[in-house]
Amino acid sequence: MDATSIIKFGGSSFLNFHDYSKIALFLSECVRSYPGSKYIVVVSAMSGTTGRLKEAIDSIDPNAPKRVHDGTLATGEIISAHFLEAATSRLGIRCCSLNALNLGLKTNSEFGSAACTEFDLTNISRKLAYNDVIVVAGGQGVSEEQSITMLGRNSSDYTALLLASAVGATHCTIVSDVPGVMSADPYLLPQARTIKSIGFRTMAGVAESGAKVLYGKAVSHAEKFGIEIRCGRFENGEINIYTTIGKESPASIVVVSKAVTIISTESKSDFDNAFEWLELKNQSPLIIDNKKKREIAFVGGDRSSLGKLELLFKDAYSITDNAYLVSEHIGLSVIRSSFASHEAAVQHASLRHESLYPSANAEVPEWTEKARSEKSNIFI
Ligand SMILES: Nc1ncnc2c1ncn2[C@@H]1O[C@H](COP(=O)(O)OP(=O)(O)O)[C@@H](O)[C@H]1O
Ligand SMILES: N[C@@H](CC(=O)OP(=O)(O)O)C(=O)O
Repeated sequence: MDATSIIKFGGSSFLNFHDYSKIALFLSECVRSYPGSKYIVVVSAMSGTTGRLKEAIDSIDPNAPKRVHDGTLATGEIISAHFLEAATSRLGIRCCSLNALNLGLKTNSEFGSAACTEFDLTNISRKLAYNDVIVVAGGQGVSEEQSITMLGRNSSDYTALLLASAVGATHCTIVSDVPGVMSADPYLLPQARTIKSIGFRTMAGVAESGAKVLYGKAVSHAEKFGIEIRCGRFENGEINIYTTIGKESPASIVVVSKAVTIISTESKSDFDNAFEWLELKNQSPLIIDNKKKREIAFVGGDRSSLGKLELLFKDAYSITDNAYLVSEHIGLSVIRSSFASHEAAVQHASLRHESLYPSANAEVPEWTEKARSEKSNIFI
């Protein structure tokens, strides 16, 4: 396959329908400026949509099968991909969109966090021969039984990296609403600074701690295939790159994660069992440094996969839901602390950040609350 650019636009890029037209204009300019260039553009659902879809299905049946959940959530990205296809085609660019059903991304049946088993490029290669832009609905695949599966929440980055390795791309561009990977979430700590370059390992750790800016498995996949990740923001009709993820280079980042489940256990063997169980379930267990107890944190995954664990080892564990976790990454080393309230976690994170990046006399930019699309209510 010819050299093809892979670009992923997160849900934060789509707050209004007009945003599809802006990105389509950018793509049309790329195609016209570089004749013969091809673009695979992965999109997420409009910001806020996936959460609304989840609320909707939960309100219809809180015990709906995971297969039904995945089929419901995937529609957010499917619609988004069609919107961008429409906006791009309208500008006279040869464009089509693909989703779980025709993309060729085959997965196992672990709904909610499915693993890719094979990427069949037959259809995408055929479409690339006739189109200059292919828009792909992120975060989804299809199981052997032809059911739609989701790779995980916020996993569109992973789709982009899976595509990048499948087509042999050397780099992959991830577009979000922040100036790259920063020393902390700027919406929580406005004094956060952009990190210009960071290594795969450090970044994978930061993402696994719950920093939403990138999906952990996407970073590990990039490392495995040596694909450089370029993190940028769409500004004034073009993508400005702020952070490059590749070779290891020292960086310090403070991560605050909410909705964390903490599993506490007394014995080493119970601890090892729980750890193994979570890994087997394709989740990312995190060890908390606590001299008194052995604790594992579980961030942003599918809480229901813990149900069986609770049944199996119910006497061995105490489980706390909705905790907060602060992870301080200094290069490859990480220190984690858990908190009961958001305020306490942010205060701790702020102190840790200050010790890493003293902000005296530094100008602190303003970060208002993160925007969600008002249009996400059209879906339900
Ligand atoms: N270290 C960090 N650097 C930058 N952004 C971060 C960091 N930690 C968390 N974030 C959050 O990640 C968000 C980007 O991820 P997300 O909301 O999923 O955007 P997208 O929809 O573009 O994928 C930022 O808006 C910011 O709130
Ligand atoms: N919108 C989906 C998938 C996704 O990847 O979102 P984003 O790229 O906006 O983080 C979710 O919330 O799970």
